[in-house]
Amino acid sequence: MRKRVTRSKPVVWLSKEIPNDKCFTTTFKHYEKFQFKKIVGEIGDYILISNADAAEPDTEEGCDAARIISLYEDPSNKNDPYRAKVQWYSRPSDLPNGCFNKIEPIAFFEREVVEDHRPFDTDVSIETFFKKCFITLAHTKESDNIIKDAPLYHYICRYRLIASGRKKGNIEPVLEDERKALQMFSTPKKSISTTMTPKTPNSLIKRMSRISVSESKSWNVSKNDGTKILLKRAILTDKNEKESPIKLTPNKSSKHEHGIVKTPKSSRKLNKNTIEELLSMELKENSDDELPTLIIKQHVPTTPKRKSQVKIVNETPKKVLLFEDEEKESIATRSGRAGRKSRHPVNYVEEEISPVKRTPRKKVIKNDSDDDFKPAPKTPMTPKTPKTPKTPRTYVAKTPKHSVTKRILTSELTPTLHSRAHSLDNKIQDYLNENQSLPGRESQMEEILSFVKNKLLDNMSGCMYISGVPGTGKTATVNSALKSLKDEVDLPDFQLVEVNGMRIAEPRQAYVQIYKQLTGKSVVWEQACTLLEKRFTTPGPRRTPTVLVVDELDALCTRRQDVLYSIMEWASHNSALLTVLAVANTMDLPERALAARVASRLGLTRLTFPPYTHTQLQCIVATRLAGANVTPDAVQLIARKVAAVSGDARRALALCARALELAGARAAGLKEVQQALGEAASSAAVRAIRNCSPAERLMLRAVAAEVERTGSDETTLSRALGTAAALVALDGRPYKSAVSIRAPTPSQAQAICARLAAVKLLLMEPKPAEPRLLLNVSVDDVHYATKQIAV
Ligand SMILES: Nc1ncnc2c1ncn2[C@@H]1O[C@H](COP(=O)(O)OP(=O)(O)OP(=O)(O)O)[C@@H](O)[C@H]1O
Repeated sequence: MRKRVTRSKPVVWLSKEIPNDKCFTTTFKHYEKFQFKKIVGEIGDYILISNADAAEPDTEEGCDAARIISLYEDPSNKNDPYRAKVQWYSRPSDLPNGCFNKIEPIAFFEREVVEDHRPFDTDVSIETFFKKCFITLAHTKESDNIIKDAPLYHYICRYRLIASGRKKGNIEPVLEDERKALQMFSTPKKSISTTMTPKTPNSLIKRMSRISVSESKSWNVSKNDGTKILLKRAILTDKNEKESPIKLTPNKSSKHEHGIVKTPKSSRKLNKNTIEELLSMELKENSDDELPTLIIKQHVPTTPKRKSQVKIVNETPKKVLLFEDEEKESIATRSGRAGRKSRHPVNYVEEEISPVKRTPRKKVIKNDSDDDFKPAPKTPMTPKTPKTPKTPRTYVAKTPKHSVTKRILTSELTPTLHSRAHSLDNKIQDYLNENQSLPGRESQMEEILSFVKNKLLDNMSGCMYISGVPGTGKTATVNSALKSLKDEVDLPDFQLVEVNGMRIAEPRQAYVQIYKQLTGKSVVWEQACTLLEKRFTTPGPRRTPTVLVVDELDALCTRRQDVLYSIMEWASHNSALLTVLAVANTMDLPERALAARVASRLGLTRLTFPPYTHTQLQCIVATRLAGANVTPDAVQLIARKVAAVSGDARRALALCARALELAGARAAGLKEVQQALGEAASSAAVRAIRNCSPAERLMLRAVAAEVERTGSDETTLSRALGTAAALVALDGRPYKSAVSIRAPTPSQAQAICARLAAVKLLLMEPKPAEPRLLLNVSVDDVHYATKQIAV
């Protein structure tokens, strides 16, 4: 007889089920205590929870801290029945930058967490628990002694983040008494007299020092007005300042030269005599129901004039503590925040973030609203501008498009207009009007914006396939859309990942790059692929949405379709929170690469960028080169010429820049534009093409059309032949040389290509079965030479 194997339960409940009347639900069984592996925990415990998206989820680094709010079993959830509701705590580096906008910089401790009230999923599987941890809730002014000798997995928490809006939130003290104290001090500005001395907690002590109270005297302070904690804070801060002036004050400040704090005149007397005395004041905590009592045990000497009673004005909602001799002045008119500022000047913070400091103990977050678009420290973004990537085979990234072939011939042909267009990019930059819109791309911009926005707002995933011939503004529009999305306050934060197919040596390096940008970790492609697969196919409660831009997608699809498939497949899982913007030159790439059936299952949203018309090009040149001295008829000529060939804005701008270069100090007019066009048309490549026979030109056009269609420099003889036949059919009449030609036969085509390879216009890899062809000049040069653009 076969033995039935019973799997032992991964989680064991160590307490009785909590009766239903207490937990308000009948479907779930609630408990107080559990055991999972070696972890024995209960409600209220702090726990480290493995983050499925982290590089190493089973390490302290790869976990997020949380407090257990409830524990329950959901029998209907067959895969993961043991659940917990938690309150999340985040590392300061994981907080949105916007939450620091309204407050002074905070010097966070290395082992500090922030109670996070953003709308994360708070329902987690107990099986994702990694270890128990400890979190000490502390006052914001608490010194680091509290965690100096803290054991492993021990954190301090001084702040909490209350979400306001999607991206922003407010940071405030985590302890209620401190929040109340601060509230009390944030009296509306109108009550502040301009001539009044700032009433910081510091000044509060000074004032207190002037009060003479007999030893036996005590008086009550409303428990809710926070005065008690305020005094405690103020005293503690002064004590800290006195004890470690160097640590809390900037060296740069003239006031604090040599690390010595010069006491302001008004408080000199206080510092000399009274800090210790004040410290002996005891704040006596009463029972919860009673009001706290402030007892000043020691007599503090003051002038007789000041000898007065302190009066507690118990007004609601704003409670102020008034002195009899200064009734008009409220000592609580300055918020506690102002007090903090004086003790944590910005310079101090700047010192802390100095890169020289190798192992900073405190992480400092500055309030800089512009940081929103800066890369998160753990996940650096790949810049869009050409930059040497860190992959070992960097040569691909350094060379422009069509690089494989260009490298061979650079000594033999003068630069083509295409390559010049790239080299002129820098020159264009000189004339660029940076803050312009993208004329002619308004609708495409709108579509990209609304696509990404909807995905982010609906917590969904999706892929938009963006195609169009080179220079039609795809990259520029996507970049501009992303920038404006990053600036939108009402959108959830997202992590931007960028991969450019032309800048990676091998398609599978895309996995490595994506993973590196998401986690900051470099792993081999196989591992990156597995980890990404796991990340994007399993839900993660604290997942930040990802927007992945894959530019020059064509280059990823030349040989391996698995990368394209994986990326698009991940984006079909809504729990992945992954929005892909795939940018390519070829319209039907997904169908060709993945088979129509698969492509349609992936449900891509498509967006096409048509070539620019001459009016659009005119507008683009006019706006981008607004400050440049080009006559309107010159701009018009360029626009018309380029629109007739390719509708490529890059080329139009490059021609303009060249005309400006030729004009020198004068305005660039028709003459210079003619000359620039002439140069373009008379490049060595163009001349060489013009010297070809009609049949050779046809084959070149066919190869160029294939290159344009696929985005790859490489094609096969049979594909080129097919395209040549299509071109002949399209032309529908004798070829331009007046010699009627038909599409060549395969053997003729091979001979033609061999001739073209001999003059280095093509490169041919003579494989017996299927010769491979590489275009060794730019597509534009083929257009220019074969379309016989008049100059
Ligand atoms: N509508 C426009 N307004 C202003 N400048 C534009 C516009 N469209 C394109 N450009 C400029 O033309 C150049 C090429 O644009 P971009 O790189 O976006 O084209 P692309 O379609 O992505 O080309 P490729 O397919 O070669 O990557 C850039 O300098 C870009 O700023």
